[in-house]
Amino acid sequence: MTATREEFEARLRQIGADRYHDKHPFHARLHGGQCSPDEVRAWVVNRWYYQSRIPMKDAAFMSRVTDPALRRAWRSRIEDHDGREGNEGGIRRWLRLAEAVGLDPDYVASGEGVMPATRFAVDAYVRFVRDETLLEAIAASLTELFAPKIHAQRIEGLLQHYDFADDSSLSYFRNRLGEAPKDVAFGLQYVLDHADTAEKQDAAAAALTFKTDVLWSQLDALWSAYVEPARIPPGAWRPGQGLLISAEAS
Ligand SMILES: O=C(O)c1cc(C(=O)O)c2c(n1)C(=O)C(=O)c1cc(C(=O)O)[nH]c1-2
Repeated sequence: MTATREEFEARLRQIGADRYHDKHPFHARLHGGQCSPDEVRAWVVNRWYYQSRIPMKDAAFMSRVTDPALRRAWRSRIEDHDGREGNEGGIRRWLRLAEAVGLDPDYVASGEGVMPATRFAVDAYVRFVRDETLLEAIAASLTELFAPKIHAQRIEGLLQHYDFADDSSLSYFRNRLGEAPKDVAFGLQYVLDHADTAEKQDAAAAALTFKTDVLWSQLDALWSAYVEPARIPPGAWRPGQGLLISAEAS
């Protein structure tokens, strides 16, 4: 049976309450100040891959949209990450964080040290958005409903516990606090308007669940590779690699 709009929205929000990666133990460790400098670096190196692929998945999405109004509503997402006149963009801001934790931004941007599991998870999201229905692609982006809370927790936790944290190094997260709500308000409206049968509601809920898996599995991989007992996969970043000269000397 088709759920009402309110019931369906509650179902989507429950998926976040049950499965969003704010509950992952790696985030508790990061925000609580228990991560070693190398664990933070491993997170920055790997999460880079997610950041770098987000505008590519949004471009993949837009390439399928025939409605100019929908493309216009979507295109600011790409600019939020890639930048525009007067806005350096999220990718640059992420590399500022990389530098603040002692990593060479060129090394991070090369993607060389990214773990295979990170790549598999993120590439699966890009492929999903390219291949599934527009409704499912938009529903998958709705994890951003839950992101402002974790970004606020992260700003607070990192500022409290780590010397590298300041307004400049954390500007990525502070900017997302302003950017994500407008994106997700549009996305939620779209999904509530278009999931007008039980089948479409199930498909949208499954897409959001899939996306929570994409996020969770990246942190599982990070924990198993870098938190003691560390098990770093072949080819992935190792402590000591890709450092700024100044960090090597210290
Ligand atoms: O730090 C986080 O926990 C987090 C989560 C998510 C998310 O829920 O997918 C995004 C972001 N950050 C983010 O910064 C971002 O730009 C973003 C875009 C998207 C998306 O699916 O289009 N998710 C997220």
